[in-house]
Amino acid sequence: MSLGQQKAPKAGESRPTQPLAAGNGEAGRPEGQRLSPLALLSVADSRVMDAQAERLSSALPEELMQHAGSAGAHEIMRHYAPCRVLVACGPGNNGGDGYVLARILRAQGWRVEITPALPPQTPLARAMAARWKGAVVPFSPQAAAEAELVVDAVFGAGLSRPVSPEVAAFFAAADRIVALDLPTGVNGDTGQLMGEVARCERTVAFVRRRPGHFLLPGAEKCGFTRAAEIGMPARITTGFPVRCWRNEPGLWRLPRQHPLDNKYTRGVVNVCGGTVMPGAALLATEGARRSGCGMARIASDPAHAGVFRNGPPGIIVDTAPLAELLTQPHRKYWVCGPGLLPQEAGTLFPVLLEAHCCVVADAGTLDWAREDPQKLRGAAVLTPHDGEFARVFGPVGPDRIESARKAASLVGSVVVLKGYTTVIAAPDGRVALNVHATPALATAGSGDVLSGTVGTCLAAGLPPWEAACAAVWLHGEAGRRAAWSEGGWPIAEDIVAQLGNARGTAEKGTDDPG
Ligand SMILES: NC(=O)C1=CN([C@@H]2O[C@H](COP(=O)(O)OP(=O)(O)OC[C@H]3O[C@@H](n4cnc5c(N)ncnc54)[C@H](O)[C@@H]3O)[C@@H](O)[C@H]2O)[C@@H](O)CC1
Ligand SMILES: Nc1ncnc2c1ncn2[C@@H]1O[C@H](COP(=O)(O)OP(=O)(O)O)[C@@H](O)[C@H]1O
Ligand SMILES: [K+]
Repeated sequence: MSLGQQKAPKAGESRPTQPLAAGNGEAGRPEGQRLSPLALLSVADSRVMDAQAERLSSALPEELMQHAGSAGAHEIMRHYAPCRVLVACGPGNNGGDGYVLARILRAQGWRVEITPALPPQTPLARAMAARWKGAVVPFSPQAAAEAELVVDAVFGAGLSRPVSPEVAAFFAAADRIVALDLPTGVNGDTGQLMGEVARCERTVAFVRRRPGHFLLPGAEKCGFTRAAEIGMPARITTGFPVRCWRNEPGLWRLPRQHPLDNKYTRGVVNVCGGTVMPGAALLATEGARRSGCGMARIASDPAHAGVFRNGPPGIIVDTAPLAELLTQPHRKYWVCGPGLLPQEAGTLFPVLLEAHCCVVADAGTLDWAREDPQKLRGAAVLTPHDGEFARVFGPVGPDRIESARKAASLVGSVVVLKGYTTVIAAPDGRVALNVHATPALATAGSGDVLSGTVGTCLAAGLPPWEAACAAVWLHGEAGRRAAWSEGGWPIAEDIVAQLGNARGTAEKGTDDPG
């Protein structure tokens, strides 16, 4: 990029970032924006879209079902050699999709049978069932066991109660299953299992995927998931008020390097150093530096500063009293919590808030706010794992998204609920789900690295939700790279070492089309 193309930052101020986008710019301002490939549709979202489609044209719902069934059939033709297929159909429109799929596969010369788990009930499912001219076999585990491939078109978005033992036994007997919309029994919004659920090889979602495809335990039942376009009109999808996205680089954009950058324009991250676990603060500081801030500093009391001074040479250690430090420039962004005792956090954190700093609250600060979440009000980002979340807000419920959303709205901060699927919730209800990670991240100090990375993304000028999303993705990418280079077993320092590569990868964007 030439210098003329981008306004240079003034020394001492962060370069303004591109307007941030939840998938092509729709976060918080959905009007007129096309539906992001990263959008995740709740069951309620699909119902609204379906109702709008029906209002638009009475022929449209049937067209959508034709496309959905066709998408399922093509997914099977793409990934399986012709074989004996048994399509299990439920009473609703998920079943309707199944009848369409069966008809298309049969027309292609495949050997296809239908087995109705329940008779078709919706008008569309009835109409599609009436067009089926092939074999119908009784719904039994034996039929499932004899098929080479079973298609699960029993329940999708309309699942409203636990699946019966008969339905569970049917799928348990199947060898290979491809599901339409959702594996029967997986709740599309929460990923919770409603009854026994079999593991599918593939799941074809319609329009966009659902939160339940990414949340455990349902995520493990879905196999490979893909969203198929089914011709939902742009008049409906454009500006559709989605509130949940998959966390990938299209959701946010970190600033690129600029010829006029200096270390201050890149952002300065300050970390509170404690007295008993200095390693945690050092890891947070290193996480901040390696993820691309211009400078990272540790604030320590003079008696304990030695251990920080003996740390990596690029870290600056400050020993002045916090109140005095806060009068100096470049003291806006803070990570407060890694390695802090609750009482230490209790003396530092309120001072940072009083000075209107932008604070990432983790570890010791979360422990200090045990059973009193309002103590955290004013923090930009909270980064609890499930245990810390439970101590502050009460146990994480079966609806992980709802738990994080409520907590975020309660304290007015972005909540990063860490785990296999990290939920990043904004106080305004926006939620991103991150599965761009690896269980290899479950190693001591990994969370400290993340909090430092959040500090960098904030100091780079990203708003808190986008900063948290970006940091969680960078941390996940670094964890994957570290796992690869360490035989699957990295330690926190290995994650730190990969953050620069992760940031470079984020700049290139994701190759995951959704
Ligand atoms: N916009 C979209 O996403 C589109 C969705 N389509 C399909 O439509 C489906 C949704 O259709 P429906 O709303 O009819 O829902 P479903 O087909 O998932 O099933 C709902 C029916 O099953 C019954 N039911 C729910 N749980 C049960 C249980 N545990 N035991 C026994 N009966 C149970 C309900 O009472 C209702 O009769 C989607 O999953 C998808 O496959 C497609 O047809 C095309 C468009
Ligand atoms: N099973 C898992 N799959 C993916 N990521 C995980 C898994 N377990 C933990 N992580 C990630 O590892 C990090 C651990 O953070 P935390 O528990 O706070 O560690 P620490 O306190 O030791 O620094 C979080 O980012 C979390 O999302
Ligand atoms: K299904």
